[in-house]
Amino acid sequence: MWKRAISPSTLLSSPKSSFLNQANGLGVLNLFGLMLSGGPGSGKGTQCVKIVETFGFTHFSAGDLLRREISSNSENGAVILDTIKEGRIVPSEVTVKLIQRAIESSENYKFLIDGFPRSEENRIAFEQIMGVEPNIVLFFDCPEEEMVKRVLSRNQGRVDDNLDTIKKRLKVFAALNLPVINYYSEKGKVHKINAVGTEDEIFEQVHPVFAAYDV
Ligand SMILES: Nc1ncnc2c1ncn2[C@@H]1O[C@H](COP(=O)(O)OP(=O)(O)OP(=O)(O)O)[C@@H](O)[C@H]1O
Ligand SMILES: O=c1ccn([C@@H]2O[C@H](COP(=O)(O)O)[C@@H](O)[C@H]2O)c(=O)[nH]1
Ligand SMILES: [Mg+2]
Repeated sequence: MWKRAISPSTLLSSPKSSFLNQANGLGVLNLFGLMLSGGPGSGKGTQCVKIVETFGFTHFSAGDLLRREISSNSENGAVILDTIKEGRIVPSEVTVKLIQRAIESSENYKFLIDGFPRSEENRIAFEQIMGVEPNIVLFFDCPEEEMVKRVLSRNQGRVDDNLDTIKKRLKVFAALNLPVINYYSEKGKVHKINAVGTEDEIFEQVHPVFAAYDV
């Protein structure tokens, strides 16, 4: 279970008090975390918009947090930019710190973590630093040629939306990300989504996963 210490004033005013851990009386809020995984262009971000609208989750895209670091000229910005251009994975401590900060500054108790963890090393670092693991993992299963087609027509000005980088990202995904899916599958946490179809058809598969949890 994800928990976060909160101040007594938040406790009193929080509409989320039904999620308080009454047992220790210390003001600990139970959080609900869901991770979305899938190759580049498999449609994670697109489905997150629908999940947020329908179920009131707060969405954190690890890629967006990293891109924000680049545009804010942070000390890690140049390294992050190079890494993204090359389709490689940013050091775990950098990404975990950004996710941690985002979660801790949010008032919500239910989160979508989109595009993370990318590797077993990411996963282990997250679980060690945060002391939690996801309640659910959604895996967007999409054929490579469909992912390439979508990324090349995304048109959002991303530095990694080019054929050369996509090829590298697909290799990294197969080598490093799939082991994470396997790890969570063995723990019974993975819901596999067939990511081919219209956005609404895909959401029809996603919807019942959330409806099954009382969050
Ligand atoms: N079901 C779909 N059918 C066709 N195109 C889609 C579908 N879902 C999303 N797209 C389009 O594909 C592109 C990639 O989608 P999206 O950005 O959601 O993928 P992603 O998994 O978040 O990718 P990345 O890991 O690169 O951030 C976008 O242009 C989006 O509009
Ligand atoms: O946890 C993460 C997430 C992302 N990256 C880097 O960013 C790009 C783009 O990520 P998207 O999720 O597709 O927006 C990705 O290829 C990595 O280079 C990362 O290192 N770690
Ligand atoms: Mg995305």
